[in-house]
Amino acid sequence: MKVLLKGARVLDPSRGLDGILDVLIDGERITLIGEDIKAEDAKVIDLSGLLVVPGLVDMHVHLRDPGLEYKEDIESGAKSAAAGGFTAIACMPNTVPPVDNAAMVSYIASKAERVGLSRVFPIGCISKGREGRELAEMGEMAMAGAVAFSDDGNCVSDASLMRRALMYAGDFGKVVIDHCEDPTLSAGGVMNEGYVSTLLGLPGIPRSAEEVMVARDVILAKETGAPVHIAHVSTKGSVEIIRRAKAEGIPVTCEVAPHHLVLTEDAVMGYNTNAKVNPPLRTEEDVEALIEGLKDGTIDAIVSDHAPHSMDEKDVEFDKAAFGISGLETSLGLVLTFLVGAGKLSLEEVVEKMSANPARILKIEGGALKEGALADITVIDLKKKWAVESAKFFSKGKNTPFEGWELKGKAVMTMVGGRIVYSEKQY
Ligand SMILES: NC(=O)N[C@@H](CC(=O)O)C(=O)O
Repeated sequence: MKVLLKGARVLDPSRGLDGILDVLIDGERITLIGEDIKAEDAKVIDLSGLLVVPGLVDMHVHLRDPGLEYKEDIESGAKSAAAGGFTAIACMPNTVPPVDNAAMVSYIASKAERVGLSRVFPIGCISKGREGRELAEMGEMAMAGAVAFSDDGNCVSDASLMRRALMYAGDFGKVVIDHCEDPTLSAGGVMNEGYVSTLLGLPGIPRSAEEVMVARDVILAKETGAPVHIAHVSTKGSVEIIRRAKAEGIPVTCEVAPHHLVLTEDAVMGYNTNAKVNPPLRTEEDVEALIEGLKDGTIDAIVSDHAPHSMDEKDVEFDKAAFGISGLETSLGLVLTFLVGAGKLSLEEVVEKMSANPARILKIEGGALKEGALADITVIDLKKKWAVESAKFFSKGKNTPFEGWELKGKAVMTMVGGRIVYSEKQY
């Protein structure tokens, strides 16, 4: 089956490609990109006025399956990803039970394949049971298809365990993703420690809780030579540590979530539990440093940290509410509106950080539009104005602090291996 995408602006910053071009797809791969391609036997899809980019990759998503399917399952999560413009996502192992063995990695991969929407790449636990005591069977999980290792939701507090995790994972060619949070510093905290936490009388999480662990991980990556990826960076200090480490040639990469780029701790005012997230929303100074970090290449990737929860877990007192934001369906729109639209990042930078860079960090195929590449493609309408309506999310998680926000720019079609897995129009 051949498909010809006609007349879109085709942008692939990884190859310096940008122009009104046609893309010919045969089966699951791109066979030709060029001007005015003719293919009599192809189904033609007119995409004039739209933007075609390499399929977006979200390397930090919580799918809650197995065990917490009332929050999300692989099917609802993959639908949400496709609707958000993501052709591939990597899912965190903090399920019940946690994904700490090969059988569970296979379960996720095979269920996702059956669902057949966005590609789902499982991330395995660093430690057995995510308990931070004993290393999980990383080799077996890697063989079963785990693309990375993380105890996300928990930090690996034991430095010696983290050091061994880096060495083992490095031997298997996999990256360790660390949720940096020193539990002795964050204990009991429910939001950023600062003016607003004082005003609201809520226990705070200081920036040092994150930065101490970022510094430790950088030191361990330097010593072992094994790559470490810092999850959801939220503070100016973390950006500075990672910037210095990169300048020294230490193999560290990192990511940031849209909510840390467009919101501050002020969003918590009124005890808004939809703005309760880990790491917590910080201050304007941090937001500026994060954007600067994206601009100068310190921050490699933008991820949603999609953390769906049920309304029951949010509709409670602030200190009892679950941490997390349902982010897959707002991620791209927020970035296009508040970073590209506001002139803070270029479209090219965004596409790199939401496609080629995460694909490279996870060593998965993707992130490029070229002959022979997988036909994983995101079609974006940069002019489309829309309002966030959580009731319409494909995700079961309606927990968003962006309800009613007016955004400009949206994925209108998502194609995985040449198949349309989401489209706002019938073709
Ligand atoms: N990011 C969040 O606020 N929540 C995450 C886990 C975590 O990183 O705390 C979740 O799984 O809900």
